Amino acid sequence: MPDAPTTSGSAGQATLSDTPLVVAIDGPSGSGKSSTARGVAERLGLANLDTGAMYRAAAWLAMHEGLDLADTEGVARLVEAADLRLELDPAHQDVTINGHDVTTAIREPAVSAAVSAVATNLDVRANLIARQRQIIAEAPDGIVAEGRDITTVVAPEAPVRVLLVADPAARVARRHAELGEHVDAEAVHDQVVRRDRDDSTVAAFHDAAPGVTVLDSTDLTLEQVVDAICALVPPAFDPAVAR
Ligand SMILES: Nc1ncnc2c1ncn2[C@@H]1O[C@H](COP(=O)(O)OP(=O)(O)OP(=O)(O)O)[C@@H](O)[C@H]1O
Ligand SMILES: Nc1ccn([C@H]2C[C@H](O)[C@@H](COP(=O)(O)O)O2)c(=O)n1
Repeated sequence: MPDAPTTSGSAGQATLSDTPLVVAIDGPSGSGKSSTARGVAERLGLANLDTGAMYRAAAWLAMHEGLDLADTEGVARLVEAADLRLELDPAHQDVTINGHDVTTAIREPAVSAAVSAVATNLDVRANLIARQRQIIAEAPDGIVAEGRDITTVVAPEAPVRVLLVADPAARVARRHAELGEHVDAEAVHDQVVRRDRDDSTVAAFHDAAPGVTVLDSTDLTLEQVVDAICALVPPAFDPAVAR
């Protein structure tokens, strides 16, 4: 975790921070975190960490190895030993685990349906949170990290912290449009509403922690959401402003 930003320069003059910018985005399923984080990272030239992809890769590996996901100790041991690699370029978000390229496989419905069982495993969470903190601390040019507990647990000191929300009906409709109208409503409901219910037992992403900006994307375009988050960046981190 980078230290709090420090600035130097004569009084009254904004100068650049000595520490890289961290933008933390949390929110429920379908609120637009991944799309928004990618857009902000591209706009500001930052790396992009999709922490949900880490939980998905962990779930994929446990299923691939034939583990019972209810075997919390066995799953945690597997994840702790796993070689998990993520590309942080917002345009290339490839994910490999133990040498398997799982970039596409982790988006399959079977993984979406099972991932909460792994994300609610507290030993798995402890391991992945430590990895996430290390990735953020080592991002030389700053990073946008999104998930469910980035603003509260992984990077509570981030200079920009946003809870991205949207009406449940909008979130379900977005997910349905993404998956295709051939997917039945029950499966979409499971991916959004049931998953949020399970995931919220271990991460608080329905209410904003103190200091976290709530942004409702229900009636905003993706570009408007990206604009709103970029506007929260303190001048000391914005090369165009800090001179
Ligand atoms: N502001 C927006 N307006 C309309 N559609 C949006 C907006 N933001 C995102 N979307 C669309 O909604 C869908 C869900 O977005 P996205 O995957 O970014 O959400 P998410 O919060 O990361 O979800 P999850 O946590 O389940 O992965 C995508 O199809 C995306 O293109
Ligand atoms: N920081 C995080 C990120 C994700 N999760 C859980 C929530 C989901 O069930 C799963 C996959 O996330 P998605 O790709 O849908 O955003 O991982 C979490 O608990 N904490």
